[in-house]
Amino acid sequence: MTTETKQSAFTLTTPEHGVGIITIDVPNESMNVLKAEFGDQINAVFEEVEKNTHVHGLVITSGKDNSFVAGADVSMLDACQSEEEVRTIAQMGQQLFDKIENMKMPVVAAIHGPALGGGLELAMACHARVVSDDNKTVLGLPEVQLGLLPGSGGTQRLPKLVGLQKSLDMMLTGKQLRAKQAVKAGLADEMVPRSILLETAIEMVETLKKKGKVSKPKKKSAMDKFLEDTSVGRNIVFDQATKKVLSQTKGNYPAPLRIIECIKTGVTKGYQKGLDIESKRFSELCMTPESKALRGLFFATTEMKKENGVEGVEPRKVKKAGVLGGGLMGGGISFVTVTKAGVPVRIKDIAQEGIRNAFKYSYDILNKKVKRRFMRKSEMQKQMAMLTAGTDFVGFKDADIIVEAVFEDLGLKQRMVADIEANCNENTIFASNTSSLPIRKIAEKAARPENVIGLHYFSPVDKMPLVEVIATEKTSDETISTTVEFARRQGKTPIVVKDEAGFFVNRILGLYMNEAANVVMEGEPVENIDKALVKFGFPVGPMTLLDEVGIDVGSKVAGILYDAFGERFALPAAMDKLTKDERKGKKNEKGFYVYGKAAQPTLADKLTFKKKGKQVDESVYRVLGVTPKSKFSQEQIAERCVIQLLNEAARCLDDGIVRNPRDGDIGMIFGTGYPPFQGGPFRYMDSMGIDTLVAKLESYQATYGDRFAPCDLLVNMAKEGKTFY
Ligand SMILES: C[C@H](O)CC(=O)SCCNC(=O)CCNC(=O)[C@H](O)C(C)(C)COP(=O)(O)OP(=O)(O)OC[C@H]1O[C@@H](n2cnc3c(N)ncnc32)[C@H](O)[C@@H]1OP(=O)(O)O
Repeated sequence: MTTETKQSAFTLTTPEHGVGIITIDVPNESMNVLKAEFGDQINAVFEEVEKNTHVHGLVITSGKDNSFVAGADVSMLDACQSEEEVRTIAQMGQQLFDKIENMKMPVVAAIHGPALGGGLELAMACHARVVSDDNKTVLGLPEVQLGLLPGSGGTQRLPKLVGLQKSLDMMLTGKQLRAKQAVKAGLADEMVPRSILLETAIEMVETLKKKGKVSKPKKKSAMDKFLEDTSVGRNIVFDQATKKVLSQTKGNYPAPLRIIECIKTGVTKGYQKGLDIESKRFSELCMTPESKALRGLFFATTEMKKENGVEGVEPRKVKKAGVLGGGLMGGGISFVTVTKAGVPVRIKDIAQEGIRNAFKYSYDILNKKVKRRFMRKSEMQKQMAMLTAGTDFVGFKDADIIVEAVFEDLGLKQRMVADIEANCNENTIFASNTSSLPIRKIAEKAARPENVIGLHYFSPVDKMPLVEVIATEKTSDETISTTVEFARRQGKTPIVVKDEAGFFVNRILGLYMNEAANVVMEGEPVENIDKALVKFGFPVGPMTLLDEVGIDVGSKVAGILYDAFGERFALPAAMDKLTKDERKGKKNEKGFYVYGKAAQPTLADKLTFKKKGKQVDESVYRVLGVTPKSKFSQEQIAERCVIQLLNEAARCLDDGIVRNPRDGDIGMIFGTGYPPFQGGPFRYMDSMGIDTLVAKLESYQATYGDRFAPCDLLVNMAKEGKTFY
């Protein structure tokens, strides 16, 4: 006889075959998450199991369709007021998972959907794991992305299952493994179709009962044996990991070093000492401003997934898209439309070469995946078949949205609008990927301006998560919500911004880059400026970024911003000399840095194992007419450039360019790599104190002039003691 005991989030079923099934289904949550209040419930379930002499094994599974367990409830952690409170929660998890591991009967986790953070820690405490082969199934410890570490035994159990090196990689990056990768790594024992997940888990319990194990331990290479099973080897691994963390984080993120410390303690001093330090460091990290900011990012992005740009307006379903222009941007937009959104794309370019480029963009990325065995060849062929192209408008009639990625020329773009109106249907949306032209100008001659919108991607399109959606006064609400939904299906995070020069991201980035140029003009060496801003937390410095984007493109955008907003956007006059010198940056191997042959290591470098780092092209100083001489500290350089960015971000909010501080923070982090540990420019201004910021701006204004004058919003906020959040 099957009996059932329900304890809110946990249901115990005890079928006749004697393998009890604990189903987790947290009420009122769309995904399973672990909460402190479940402690008593789960203990009661285990007591029930122990009392039931009929039960000789257990399967833990989820009652949700879309998740195993997505981890500890981040909101619960966020609400904690003290380290003690957090530590109690972590220790509760540690004790519960120890209890599972120490059960006399075999316990198997049957995993379908994400098993992340505390969810994977729970699964790792079981004696075996079976995973569904579904795309939704992912396993990982992403706590580092929240500025935390796995706090309920994860730092101790993962290395035992997947080895020291792999576990460090997973915990330090937050990387998630798909089902197949999890089996390969030794994190899961078997992968099966979802339809037989539970059945397989029950069989595993029986196998464990008979044989004590379900899969053979992974074989290690001789090198891995040395690196993982000897203390000398392990020290090398820990030293390398520490060096890598320090060079990547520049000391801005406290969690990764704590993760290494916890693993090392477990390995050298034993499991219990490892758990002690794990719960201690977890609780300390939870109270840091870095973790608070990163948790803020999690809440913001989760919230944004539900918004579609205009409240209450349903988006139309996009079934087919068109892309105009097969260049780098057009190729990238086609790629994400086909591979992420699953929407077929018709590309139009005036030349066969453009078409070839667009196909090559998708082919190269997909082919790499096939070569690395992340994708089957048949899947690649299926996705490539969704891309078709031509030099005319054949196949455009039934497209729901057209994204234009042609040359930045107003006349040309206006002609494109007319062509689309003539060759598509009356509902087809015309989305322009311009980075600088006002959308209202592009829509000026449109017969159906309600269908015209801006959809600004960032390069490289397949990697950068942000898009700016730019509505004009005439754009219809349905066009906005359909475009937002389309971008989200492409895997992007869209923010809706106002139609002004530079929109949001490029406008504030422009002012920041201008200031970096001003610092160069005072003779500060190029590499010092880049190093200062990388230390501040940006992925690359402004001079490197300018070389990447193209100095010519940067100057063009600077001109547009100057025309729109006046003097504070004036670029130092000498920058013109770079354009006259045909210095365009990386694309023509002539910029602030050395590229091409000259950047390659010489034979002498190779013979002496000398690494050739990035080198400044010294001739740039001669062109600019300056003598390089370091006179500022890293902090001074970073503050001077960033303070301009902050002031302009506040001005954009005041002008309604972004709808709220949250969108502004997400825009800068996802669009430019603005340091995530600060939570974005608006959160950073709050943590600095608006009055402090205003005082700093006034002091810069006194030294460098009115481009630093604090904007009205900041001045008023400082007076009223207000914050953005
Ligand atoms: C002690 C431990 O070591 C500490 C921890 O476990 S810390 C937590 C570690 N876990 C994580 O970081 C995972 C966070 N979650 C995610 O990355 C993503 O939500 C996901 C990959 C699981 C799913 O993504 P996706 O399918 O796009 O769904 P998404 O919209 O993000 O989430 C669905 C719902 O689950 C909620 N959710 C998911 N994980 C959550 C978590 N760990 N805490 C609280 N809520 C969570 C979301 O808030 C959202 O709620 P809503 O429907 O009420 O808005």
